[in-house]
Amino acid sequence: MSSGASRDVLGRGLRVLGHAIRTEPRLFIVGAIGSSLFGLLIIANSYVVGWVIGHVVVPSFASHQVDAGRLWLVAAIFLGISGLRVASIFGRRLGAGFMQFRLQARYRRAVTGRYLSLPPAWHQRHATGTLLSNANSDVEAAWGPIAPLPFAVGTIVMLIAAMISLFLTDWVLALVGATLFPALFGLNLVYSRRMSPRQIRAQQMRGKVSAVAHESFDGALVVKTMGREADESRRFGVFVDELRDSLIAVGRLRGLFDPLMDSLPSLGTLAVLLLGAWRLRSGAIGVADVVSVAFLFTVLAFPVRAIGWVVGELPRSVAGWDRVRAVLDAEGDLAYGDGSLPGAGPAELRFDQVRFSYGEGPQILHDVSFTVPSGRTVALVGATGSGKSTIASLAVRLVDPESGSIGIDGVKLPDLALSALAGAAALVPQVPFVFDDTVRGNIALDRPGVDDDAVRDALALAQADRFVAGLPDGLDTAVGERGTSLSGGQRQRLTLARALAGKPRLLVLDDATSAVDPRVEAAILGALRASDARASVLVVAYRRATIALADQVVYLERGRVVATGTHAELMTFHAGYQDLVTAYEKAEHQE
Ligand SMILES: Nc1ncnc2c1ncn2[C@@H]1O[C@H](COP(=O)(O)OP(=O)(O)OP(=O)(O)O)[C@@H](O)[C@H]1O
Repeated sequence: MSSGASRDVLGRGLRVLGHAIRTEPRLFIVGAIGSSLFGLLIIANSYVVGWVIGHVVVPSFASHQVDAGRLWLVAAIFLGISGLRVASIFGRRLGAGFMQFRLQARYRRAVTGRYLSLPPAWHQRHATGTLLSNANSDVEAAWGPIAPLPFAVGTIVMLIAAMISLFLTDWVLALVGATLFPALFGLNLVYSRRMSPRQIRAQQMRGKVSAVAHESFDGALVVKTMGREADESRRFGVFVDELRDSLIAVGRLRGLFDPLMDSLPSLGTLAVLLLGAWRLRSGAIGVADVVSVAFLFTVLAFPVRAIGWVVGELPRSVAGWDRVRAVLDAEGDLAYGDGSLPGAGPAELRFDQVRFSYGEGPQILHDVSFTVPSGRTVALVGATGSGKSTIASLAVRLVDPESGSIGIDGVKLPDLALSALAGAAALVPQVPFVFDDTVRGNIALDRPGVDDDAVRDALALAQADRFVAGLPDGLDTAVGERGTSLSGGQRQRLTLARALAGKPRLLVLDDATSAVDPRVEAAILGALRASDARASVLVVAYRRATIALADQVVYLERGRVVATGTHAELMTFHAGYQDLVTAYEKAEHQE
């Protein structure tokens, strides 16, 4: 790394620390005052030790008598200093600890808050393991230097006070300090420059290991059934080895630096003893002065290390902070209006000349127009990849179209407030997601107004009431992580019940009942049509029986609406539709 780049890391690291101090000023002040007091007490202690040697111990040797009064005074002073040191360490640790953990909690909340508000397109570009690492180890890395920061600030105060006291004691001994202290700073800077690329690499590898581990766990079933355990272990092992090597590189440098940092003050002590003996002989200073300064240099080593800890952590902090900031500054949020949807009952959904592509990719939807009239069920039918799921995502505004408009009851989706949209429209996705909670918790999601009666009604509509009644604890049954204790069809019905419990006015089912028996699927759609709380339904359907239940069919080919009408009409007039639905039917019979 060039010296310019390392200066940049140092400057940026100091700016990150400045941000931390501005965020938690009171805790920083508590820690810094505690630490400064600690540093001043170290100096005071050195001078008391020198004074005791010079004015109590040496005279006692000379006179063969001990001045008991003075001894008691010395004991009282040492006790006082020790008491104050306990208080100062307490203040320093309290301030630093609270500051560090509060910052970590604040930024963990901020990062996960951003995850929830960023659009699906952003999530598709970022591996889940990386997101975990951003919210966890990157936040920890960013605030790593906070733990020793107040100590380092107090150490700087201590070094300034030490320089003043040294010059007041003797200018020759002060020169040793004037040489040693800048050398300690210089060593710290060299350390930071060398450490920077190693720390950044280690932090990147932590993120990589987390991402690969997450993918391995997620795909555990595939790995096992395909007999790829050894290959997957090898793939993971490569990253683990790289992380190990990068951490060893960090440790090796630290191992070299720590003894150097320890030895410099010892060399200072040696210089003080040699120069002090000469100054003592010439009568310029007394025994007390030499002992005080020598003792000061021996106790300096430990606090000065705090500066090294902060400086050494800065590169990792900058690397973590950059990754955290990348999440916090990510763009692409959908802007919401403040519109509401007046009225009640089933809502009308209208797509008007909608075009859409994913990022810079090819156009997926071409001038798609159709309407789901209020209270009606419309089936979206089309070959795989024709754009059905994309339309489902657009209908509940997970993404916005490139051009054209989508509206509910005449209000364009971007004009609606988030709460108005979430209250009116619900999507049940292809792949159901079940939280590690009870059946009740999964359906109610703590939404106001979703009481047990609403949960039971929703379960009945989703044809899930009977299987839930058969669970060991009914609504209180815990379903396990991702609903592992349930079958695929049961998970789908729970997810459907969750959507229904919010009494949506528009329900979008994206192949949401694929794992459910066809008769149960027909019963679900039948119940939805008969229910008092009827919603308009847009359903992505593959089964002939389901399609036939819809009031209308919108038939898609390669992102274009090529026909709309009833199932009977399309079967009569559209050869492509006829072929597709007949193929679905054949496949069903073969199952
Ligand atoms: N996140 C994405 N990024 C880029 N392209 C995508 C993304 N999601 C879908 N596509 C592409 O958009 C097209 C339409 O996909 P979509 O999932 O909407 O089709 P579908 O009709 O629902 O398919 P299926 O019946 O197989 O679920 C496909 O060509 C697909 O490759």
